[in-house]
Amino acid sequence: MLLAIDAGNTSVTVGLFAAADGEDLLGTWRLRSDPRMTSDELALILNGFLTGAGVDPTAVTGVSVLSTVPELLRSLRAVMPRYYPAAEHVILEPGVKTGVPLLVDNPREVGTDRVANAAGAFEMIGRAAGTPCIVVDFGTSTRVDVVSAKGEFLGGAIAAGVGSALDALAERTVALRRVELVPPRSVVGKNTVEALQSGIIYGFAGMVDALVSRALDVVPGARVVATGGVDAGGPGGEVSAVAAECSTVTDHRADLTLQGLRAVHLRESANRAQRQRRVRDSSHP
Ligand SMILES: Nc1ncnc2c1ncn2[C@@H]1O[C@H](COP(=O)(O)OP(=O)(O)O)[C@@H](O)[C@H]1O
Ligand SMILES: CC(C)(COP(=O)(O)O)[C@@H](O)C(=O)NCCC(=O)O
Ligand SMILES: [K+]
Repeated sequence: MLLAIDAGNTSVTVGLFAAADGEDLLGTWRLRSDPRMTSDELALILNGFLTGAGVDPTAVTGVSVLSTVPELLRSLRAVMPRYYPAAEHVILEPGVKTGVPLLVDNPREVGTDRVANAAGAFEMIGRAAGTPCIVVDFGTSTRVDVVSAKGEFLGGAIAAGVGSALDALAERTVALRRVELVPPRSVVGKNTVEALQSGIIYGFAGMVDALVSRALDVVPGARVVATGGVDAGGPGGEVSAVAAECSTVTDHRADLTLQGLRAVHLRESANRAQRQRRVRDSSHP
């Protein structure tokens, strides 16, 4: 079994795959992202998820991790040898041969969640379809990233996140507060809550459609895959209220980042096996 961990700025999403070479997810969980969390606290929660699902943590044979929060990455790095000593560990960080060429000015600055999304989009959709992909990820920020038909990361756009925009409005105004992200009765809201729902949901959907249609000029015929955008629960196939209003989105894959982590693990463990064979062959000519 492969444990995939995506530690973002708002949540840590965890997925348990039956095997590294298949897309079957046995379970997904989310926890609040807190940079102060220690490795022991993280391990306690992770093992709680596993045992709650009837899985013995020693059955985990692989762990694949990314974090866009350095403190959490440090803690997760410590979790792996101590709590999953028998598993093969892969951390998605600069220098790892992910199989995703990063065709940008400075590959080291690209968020590893964006790299995992690119790997996930290529493995789940682009490779079989033979098309480029545009990934729309609704997280703390909203990202619109472009993957070529060959699986290369071409770059993208980073805009405000839905929650970040709501928080900013609630913080900077007296009358506005956070609202539930459900579509209002009409785009013409009849009260404060509906007016905010309209502005956020249709406004963000419009922004995403505008970014995607410009990106489609660069990669015509691309599939447009939406992911993220849930406040609670696991990435179990829900479609965010905003993604549902985007007319350019062709596919919804709640598990895109986790599938990308799985693909990177598969690739990296093959790379390691090959390196070991080379070392063996050269020491026994
Ligand atoms: N219905 C929704 N549609 C789009 N985005 C949403 C919705 N609900 C929540 N979000 C966004 O998703 C963010 C949480 O996503 P998450 O995957 O936890 O972020 P991260 O990967 O950055 O940790 C929230 O802060 C908010 O911006
Ligand atoms: C843009 C991000 C903060 C998005 O992370 P998230 O919204 O999922 O928390 C993350 O991808 C990141 O830290 N990127 C580094 C800058 C870059 O990708 O160019
Ligand atoms: K920052």
